[in-house]
Amino acid sequence: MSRLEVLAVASEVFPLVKTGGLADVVGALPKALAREEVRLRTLVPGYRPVLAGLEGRKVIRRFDDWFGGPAELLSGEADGLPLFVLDAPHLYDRDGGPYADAQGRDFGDNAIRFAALARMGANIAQGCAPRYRPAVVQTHDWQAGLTAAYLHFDGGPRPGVVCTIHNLAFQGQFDRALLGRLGLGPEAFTPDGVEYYGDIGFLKAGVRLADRITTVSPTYAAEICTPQGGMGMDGLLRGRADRLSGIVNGVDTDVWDPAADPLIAAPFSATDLAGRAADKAALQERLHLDCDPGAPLFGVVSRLSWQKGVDLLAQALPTLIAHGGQLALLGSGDAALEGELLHAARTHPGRIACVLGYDEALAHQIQAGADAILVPSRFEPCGLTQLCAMRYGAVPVVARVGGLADTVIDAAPMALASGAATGVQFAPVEVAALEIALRRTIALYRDRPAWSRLQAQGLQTDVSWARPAKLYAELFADLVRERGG
Ligand SMILES: Nc1ncnc2c1ncn2[C@@H]1O[C@H](COP(=O)(O)OP(=O)(O)O[C@H]2O[C@H](CO)[C@@H](O)[C@H](O)[C@H]2O)[C@@H](O)[C@H]1O
Repeated sequence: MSRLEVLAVASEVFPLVKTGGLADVVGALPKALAREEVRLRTLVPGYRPVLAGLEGRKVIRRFDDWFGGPAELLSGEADGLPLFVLDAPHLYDRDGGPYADAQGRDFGDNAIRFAALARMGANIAQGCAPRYRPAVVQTHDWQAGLTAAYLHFDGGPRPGVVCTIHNLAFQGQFDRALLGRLGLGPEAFTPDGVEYYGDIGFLKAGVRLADRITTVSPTYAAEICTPQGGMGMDGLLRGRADRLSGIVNGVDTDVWDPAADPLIAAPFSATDLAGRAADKAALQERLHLDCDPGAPLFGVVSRLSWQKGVDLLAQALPTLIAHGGQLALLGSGDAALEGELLHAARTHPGRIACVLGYDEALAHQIQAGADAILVPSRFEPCGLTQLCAMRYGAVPVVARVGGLADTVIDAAPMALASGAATGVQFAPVEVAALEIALRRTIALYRDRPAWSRLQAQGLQTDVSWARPAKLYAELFADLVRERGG
């Protein structure tokens, strides 16, 4: 089998720049796909941490004016990942995060910043990097969506294009007046092009013009074809349903390895969970929770947004407390919700701890020390924290939506008796159902044999990238065959 060359275009990549699960996936896929004879090289924007982490930096091309300023296309590596980097200081050399300033306000020129990235993706796909001709381009989320449009409207030979949706809630919708500045002609502004409800739709362009569309679980792939889950794009997605598929994410089992995790207090493994008690104690101590080994300790690691349903959890906290539970929450996002959670922590000292902010080490410590990980999302394309939970012997308690429905097997009596169950699911995604799930989980926790079975089954579940990587490799190979490659 000869190696298949794939160019990924993405706005985040772990470990250099991450605001959420997108970065984890973009960072883990190249390693996983290398085992499947697919060579994935990723184009990312030259944000400060990306340039600082780039090794073996080489300038491939220079541009005097790339969307309003000079730019360079660089190649190099970071943490073993082969990268292309678009170094355009006028677009990416800024304080703040990848999308917003230090105060959390979206940059006003995000349309230009990510059109510049997508245009470079298209140029590389067309051969602008010497001796590099990818057979497939994989674009991640709206930030890379226009790549498909540039390739389509340029005409001429092009690789196959796969548009991967990690979250349909973020669509990249911008004023039509920008069309010319994005380098697109009026012919592109049609329903079969980039037009989207009278604006320009970056993700829409990808969904309309890519050869294949993937998302990160089969259930989410089905949900986004419905008016309830389609966020305005369901009609288009239904029309392209034969091109759409869902591949469940994995987790990087080197980064998430409880037996060799330098960030946790005590290592443990699937066959010897003894260290978990020390991890629980260390977590309780670090977060000033009562040092009670018998209290069921729930953990949450999440962006705090409507999607994640943490507001429902805030309302269900009296139930959690009344049944003897504790909560360790790490998250950041919605300011009102942050305030509500801090208030709950002040009201229940020793029982509820909330850390606001982004903290990779604490995320690992919560996975290792919590008894259960809560994911009460209103929608969830895949979700990674429930997968990490299974790998770390924490029992996932999840809303029955999207990838959560696909990855956790509910502890219904038969599933528990047969040893198949790995966690607790609840539906509908409402406070009352969440409260029932909390009570069920605490009852299961107090039934030690049942709890051990849940933990053991989760620990045995393969949450690695091995299977998903095979599915991506098949999809890429299939696309190349279809295009006569
Ligand atoms: N405050 C914090 N501190 C430290 N770490 C934190 C953190 N908040 C979140 N994280 C970490 O960020 C990642 C979040 O990934 P998720 O998949 O759960 O959600 P996200 O909605 O960002 O991703 C979107 O893309 C991914 C990838 O496809 C889909 O799984 C998902 O459903 C979709 O919404 C996890 O690795 C988690 O540990």
